[in-house]
Amino acid sequence: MLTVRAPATSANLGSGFDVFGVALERPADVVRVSKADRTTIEVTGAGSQFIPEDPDKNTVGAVAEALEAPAHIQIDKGVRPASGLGSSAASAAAAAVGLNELYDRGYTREELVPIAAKGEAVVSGDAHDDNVAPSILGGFTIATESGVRQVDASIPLVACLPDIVVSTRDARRVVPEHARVDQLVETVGNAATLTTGMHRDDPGLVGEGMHDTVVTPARAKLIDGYESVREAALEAGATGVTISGAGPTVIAACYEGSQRAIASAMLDTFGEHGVDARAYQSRIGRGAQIF
Ligand SMILES: Nc1ncnc2c1ncn2[C@@H]1O[C@H](COP(=O)(O)OP(=O)(O)O)[C@@H](O)[C@H]1O
Ligand SMILES: N[C@@H](CCOP(=O)(O)O)C(=O)O
Repeated sequence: MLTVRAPATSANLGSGFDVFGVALERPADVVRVSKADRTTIEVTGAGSQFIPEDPDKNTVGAVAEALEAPAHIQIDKGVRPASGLGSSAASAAAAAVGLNELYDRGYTREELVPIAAKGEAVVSGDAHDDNVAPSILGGFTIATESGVRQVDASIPLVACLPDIVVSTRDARRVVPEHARVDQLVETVGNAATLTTGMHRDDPGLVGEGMHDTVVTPARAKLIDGYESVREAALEAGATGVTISGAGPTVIAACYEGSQRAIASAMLDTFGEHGVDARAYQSRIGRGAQIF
């Protein structure tokens, strides 16, 4: 048997829709894999009652099939499903890393990214890499058609998860089909600023580059209190605030030492809107680890 811990991730970061992602230090899924004649799945932990154990419907089933690595897979969920924190991707990433090792398949971490993304296709309809890439590789990742680039960065973050369910599938339906050229120009500028910030480990540039006027405003409507929570986090010292993945988690970048005040401001503001929430004070962290 082999145990893997794969972290939650935050995709998009505002200006990098379907491209950018970061690994968080916490929360994480813990997945145990042992060889078997056919794949069986057992799920416990956060939101496990909403997660299918049928290998055709769970992200890890598709990964086991792609690696031709049948196994008994126990998933202990630390990342709640439909959170915007790459819950389904964390399990897929852990399974890819674990089964590759268990069956000695010899794939590199980079090669495991598209394999883990096959799991994402099971739940969201298309195989996007922006959550599985950081969960496997750690740091900040840029996932494009030509592959994945990774930057080790260590920006402090606060991820505030409200007690609202937004499925990625539903949140993809509200994404605008068109953008104006001036919005394209602004997005390119912001994405480049954010990438420079990651290379320099500069929370100011990362926060500035998180601004987005195309996808985020459309999705904000699905999150009660989003605008007020965003403003409260900025007042408490965040350098940038946006929706994490498809939501409902709201993610803030900041300088070291201000996570606590920002977390508290975000929780209070969700509370004022009658929404319970929890906050993870985190940083950009490492990828999946085998124990
Ligand atoms: N191993 C898994 N972990 C979490 N969710 C899973 C898993 N396998 C399948 N799912 C399904 O994926 C959906 C959640 O995925 P999604 O909406 O993308 O949320 P998240 O962004 O948190 O991953 C739920 O319908 C859930 O039942
Ligand atoms: N790029 C995707 C990312 C979805 O992330 P999740 O954590 O909400 O699954 C999107 O924005 O739809």
